[in-house]
Amino acid sequence: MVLNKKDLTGYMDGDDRKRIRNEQVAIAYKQAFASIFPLFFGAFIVLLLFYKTNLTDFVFLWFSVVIVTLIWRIWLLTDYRRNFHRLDHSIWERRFKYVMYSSALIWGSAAFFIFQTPDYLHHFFIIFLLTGIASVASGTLASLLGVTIVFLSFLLTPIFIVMFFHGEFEVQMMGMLVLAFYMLLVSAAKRINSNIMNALTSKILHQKAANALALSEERFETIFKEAPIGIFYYDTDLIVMETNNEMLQALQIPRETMIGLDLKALSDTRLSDALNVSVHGQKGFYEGPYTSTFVELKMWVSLRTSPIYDSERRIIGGVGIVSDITERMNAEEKIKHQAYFDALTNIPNRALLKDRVDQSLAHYRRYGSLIAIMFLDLDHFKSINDSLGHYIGDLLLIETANRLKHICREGDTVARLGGDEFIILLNELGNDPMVAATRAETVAEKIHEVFSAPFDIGLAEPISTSSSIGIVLVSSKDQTSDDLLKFADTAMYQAKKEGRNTTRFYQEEMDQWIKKRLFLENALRSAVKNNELELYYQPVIEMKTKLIIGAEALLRWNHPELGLIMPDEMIEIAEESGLIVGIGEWVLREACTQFVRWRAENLRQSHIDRIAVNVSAVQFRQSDFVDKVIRTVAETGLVPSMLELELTESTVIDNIDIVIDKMNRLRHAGIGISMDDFGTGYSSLGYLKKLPFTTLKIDRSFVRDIVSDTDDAALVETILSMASIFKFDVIAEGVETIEQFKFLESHGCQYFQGYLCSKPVQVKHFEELLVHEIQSCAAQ
Ligand SMILES: Nc1nc2c(ncn2[C@@H]2O[C@@H]3COP(=O)(O)O[C@H]4[C@@H](O)[C@H](n5cnc6c(=O)[nH]c(N)nc65)O[C@@H]4COP(=O)(O)O[C@H]3[C@H]2O)c(=O)[nH]1
Repeated sequence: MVLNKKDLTGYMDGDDRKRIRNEQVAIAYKQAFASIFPLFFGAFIVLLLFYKTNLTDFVFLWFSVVIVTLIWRIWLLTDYRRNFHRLDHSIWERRFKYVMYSSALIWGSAAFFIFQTPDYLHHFFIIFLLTGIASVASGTLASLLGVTIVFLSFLLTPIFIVMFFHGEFEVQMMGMLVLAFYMLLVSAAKRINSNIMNALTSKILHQKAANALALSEERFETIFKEAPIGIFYYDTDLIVMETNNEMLQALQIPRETMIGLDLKALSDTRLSDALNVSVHGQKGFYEGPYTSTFVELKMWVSLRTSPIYDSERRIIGGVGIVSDITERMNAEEKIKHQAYFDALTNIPNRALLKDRVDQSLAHYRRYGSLIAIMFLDLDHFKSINDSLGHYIGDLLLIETANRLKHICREGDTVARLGGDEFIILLNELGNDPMVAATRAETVAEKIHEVFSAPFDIGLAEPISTSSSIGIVLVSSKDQTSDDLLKFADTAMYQAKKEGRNTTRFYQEEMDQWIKKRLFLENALRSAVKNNELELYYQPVIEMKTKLIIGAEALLRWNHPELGLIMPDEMIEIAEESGLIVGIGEWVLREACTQFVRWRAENLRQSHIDRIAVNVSAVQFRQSDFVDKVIRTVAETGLVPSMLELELTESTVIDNIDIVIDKMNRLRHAGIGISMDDFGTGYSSLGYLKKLPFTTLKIDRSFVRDIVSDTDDAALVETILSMASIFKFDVIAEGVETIEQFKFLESHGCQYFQGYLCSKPVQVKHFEELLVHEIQSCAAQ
C-alpha cells in the first residue's frame, strides 16, 4: 500500500509538526551559507562595472549595504549554528526572514541601476545577476516556501516594474519574461518544498516508527525476561534458541545448557507431541508430570506451544510457555485424597469404599466372582473414648486400621465409615458361596485373633478391646452397594447384641428385626400420649433393718399388640430417636407424683424416704435438664432430698466440667445422685473424688457370682471399702440369694435391691409390699 502525504500527516501530532518546522528552518540556514561567497562576488562585479559611471556614489552606498547584509547573514548563520537549540525555531525563522527579506530588497534595488547607463552589457549583467540569484534562492530557500515567495517577490518585482514601465516594447517584453521566470521559480520552489516536506515527514514518521519499534522491542524483552512464567523459543529442528530466566530457574539448569538444547533428546518424552505439533503449524498442550534430564527434579508442568512464522508466513520454529503447576497439583491431589481417604487413619472413606464396592459388584455381575462386605465395630469404644479421652480413642482407631490392613490382601479394601465403624471389602472370593463364606469367616477369625492382643498405644496399661463383625455375601445381581452395607450393618448389630467379640453373617430374618426396630420407634412416638407407658417399682432394702426404705422406678411399655415391652428393648431406640427426652420427663414427673402420694397416704409401717429414677445420657446432656428436674420436684411437691437420680458412668464421663456443674447444681438443690452399674465402665478414683455422688450402685453382674467367683468377691469388697472412705451409700443390685445377701451384709453393704425381696412391680403390688409384712422379705 502506498501512502500519500495526507495519509502520512494523519499519523503526526503537534510535536512532529514542530520537529518538521525545525528541520525546514535548519535546511534553510544550512543552504544560506553556500550563497554568501557568490553574492559577495556578484556585488563586487556590480561595483566594478558601475564604478566608472555616473552612479559611482550610489553604487558605493549599495555595495556597502550589501556587505552589511552579508555580514549580518554570516553573523546570524554562525549564531544559529552555535545556539540553534537555545531558541525556538519560530525565533530563528523570524530572524532568518529579516535577513533574507532585507537581502532581497537590497539586491532587488540593483534594478534601478539598469537603465541609468546606456551600456547594454550593464543591463544584461544586472538582469542576469538578479535572475541568477532568484533561481538559486528558489532552490536554497525552498524548505521555507513563504520565505522563498516573498524573497523572489522582493528581488524581482523592482526589475519587472522598471522594465515594464521602460517604454520600449522589447524591454517590456523582457520584463514580461522576468515575470514568467518569477512564476516558474515560484512553482519550482513549491515542488522542491513539497519534496522536502515529504522527505521530512517520512523521516519523522520513520523515526517515530523506529522509536515505537524500539520501545515495543524493549517492552517485549522486559516481558520475556521478567515474565513469571517460563518461555522458550526453538527452531524447526526443536533446538532451543532463546529462553527466559524463569524457565531456567524452574528447570534448575544453567543458560548454557538450555540454549542450543535439542528438545528431541530429552529423556522425558511426554512433552514431545506438544513440541512437535507446533512446528507443523498447530498449537500444542501438555499438562502432567515431568522428570528432568539434567538434575534430580520431578515436577508437574503445564506446557503450551505455538508455531512461529516469518514475514512470509513460513514456520520458523515454535514458542513454548511453561508453568510449574506442582503446587497446584499437590493441592489438588491433597483435596482428592481428602475426599476419598479418612483423615485420621488414612484409609479409604465411605465415598471411595462405595466406589470400590460398585466396581466389585460390576465385576461380580459380569464374571460371577463373589464378594463379601464385613462391617466391624469396636466393642466398648465409646466408653474408652469417653473415659480415656479422644486422643487415646483416635490412637486406638489408627492402630485398628493398621491391624486390619495387615490382615487383608492387596485387592481388598479396608475403609472407615466414621467413629469406630470399619468396613472390609473382600474381593475375588470365588464363585461358590460356601467357599466364599468360609473365606470371609477365616478373615473374621483372623481379625478377632489379632484384636485379642492388647493395643499398646503409649498408655501405662495397654488397652484391650474386641470387635463385633457383621458379614454379608453378595447373593443377587440386583444388590447395590447400599444394600450390602445395610445388610452388613444389620449383621454387625446382631453380633453386638449377641454378646460382642463375635461374627454374624447376614440372614434374611435380620431384616425382620430391623423392621421391628423401626416399627417400635414409630409406636414409641405415641406411647406417652396413648398412656401406654407405666412405671414399675422395685423396693430398696436396708440390710441392717431389712426394711423397704425406698424404690427404684423402672419403665415398662404396655404395647396394645406386642404386650409388655421391657426397657432393654426400648431405651436404646428411644435414645437413638431422641424420644427419651420426653419419656424421661414423663418418668420423673410420674415417679415424683407417685412417691408424694405414698408419703401422703402414710401407708402402715412405711419407712420409705427415697425414690430413684433412671436418667439417660441423652436426657442428662440437655442444657435445661437441671432446671427441669428442679421444677418437676417443686411442682410435684416432693422433698428434693428424697429424689435420687441414677446416672451411669458413661453419662458422667463425657464433658466432665459441664457434668460436675450440673451435678453440683442438683446437689445444691438437695437432690441425691447415684452411680448406676458401678464397676462396669472405666471409673477411676480420680473421677469418684471429683463427682458429687451420694450413692454407688454395685452392678448386678458382680453380685451374681459374688459367692463363687473370688475375683468378683474381691472387686465388690474393694468397692465397699472405697465407698466407706468416700462416704458414699452403697446399694447392691440384683441380689437373688441369701448367700449373696449375707456376703454383702458381712462386708458392710448398706442397701440392696433384687429378686430376693421383690422384682420390679406395679404400683398396687408395691403398695402391698409396703403395707404387709413382706417388706422384711430378707429376714429369712
Ligand atoms: N436378673 C436380675 N435382674 C434384676 C434383679 N433385681 C433387679 N433386676 C433388674 O435390674 C435392672 C435394674 O435397673 P438398672 O440397673 O437401673 O437398669 C435399667 C435402666 O438402666 C434402664 N431403665 C429402666 N427404666 C428406665 C427409665 O425410666 N429411664 C431410663 N433412662 N432408663 C431406664 O433399663 C435397665 C433395665 O431395667 P429393667 O429391665 O427394669 O431391669 C432392672 C431390674 O428389673 C435381680 O435380682 N436379678
